Amino acid sequence: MIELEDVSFTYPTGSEPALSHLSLSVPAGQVCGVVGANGSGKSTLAGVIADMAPRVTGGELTGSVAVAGRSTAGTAPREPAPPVGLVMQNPFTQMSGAKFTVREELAFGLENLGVPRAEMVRRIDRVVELLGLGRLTDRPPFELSGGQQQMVVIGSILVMEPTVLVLDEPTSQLDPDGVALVFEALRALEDDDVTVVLVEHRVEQLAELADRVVVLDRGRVVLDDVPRAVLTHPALDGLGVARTRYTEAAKLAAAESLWPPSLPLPVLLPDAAEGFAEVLAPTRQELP
Ligand SMILES: Nc1ncnc2c1ncn2[C@@H]1O[C@H](COP(=O)(O)OP(=O)(O)OP(=O)(O)O)[C@@H](O)[C@H]1O
Repeated sequence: MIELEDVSFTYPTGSEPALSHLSLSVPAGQVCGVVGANGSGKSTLAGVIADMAPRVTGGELTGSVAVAGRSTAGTAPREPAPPVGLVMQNPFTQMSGAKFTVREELAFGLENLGVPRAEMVRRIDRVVELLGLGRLTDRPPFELSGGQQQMVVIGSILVMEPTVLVLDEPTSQLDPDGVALVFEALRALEDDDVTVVLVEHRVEQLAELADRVVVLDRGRVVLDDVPRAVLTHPALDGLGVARTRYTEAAKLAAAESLWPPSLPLPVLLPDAAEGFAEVLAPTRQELP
């Protein structure tokens, strides 16, 4: 579904490549998280997959990019853009500003494409149901919270029925309630066929959601595995990627020989609880 092979990309004003000999293959339906330090190339990777770089940004791309059935090599411009949706940080900038209700906002892109009315209604109803937007459909989009707006942006992209959805730090400008709403929406996509690439520094939520996590460093993929393997990897410390609270707690415990050596480090609460329960079991028996 997404096949990047030996991709290097340099911005028009860049002296160094933002992506360097990067290869990445994401099968259909997978949720692939992308993490890495500032400037490691996450947004650039999102832009290449979403056909923004170099088509919109300019710059030089080498290697081959195949996304959602369309492929390119080199810098040749392509028409039309592939069916890839891109969700960015700030929902405010992605809404049309021209519509009075959420339902109208969801219809905006479809109207522009001249999608027949019955088909439009079918797609909007499906996405409203999928994302649980029912309560919001008659509300004015700009009166919603940031998290609700981001859900509407995700919805307005999903009604276009993309095969690939790229999200570049979609929660970075949201409060905790907004973050929860967006992750709820993304969880709803797990049963959908859409392939998701999610640039996200919230590792705990990523660990719960993603099938796989890729770590970038200076434009290269340096780690690529299931979330638990990546987020407990010893090399993570030097790559500007946070660990979850549970991994941090278990690492501290392990340093004091208080984590069962037979258990891998945890990433989420259930695994952490299991490990600490094992450590505490003898103590419990000693209690009166
Ligand atoms: N429009 C641009 N023009 C020139 N250089 C750019 C441009 N955008 C990004 N870069 C450079 O490309 C490299 C990768 O940047 P990118 O934004 O992809 O990293 P990132 O991992 O998304 O960083 P952050 O977490 O800070 O958003 C950096 O060195 C950055 O300075």
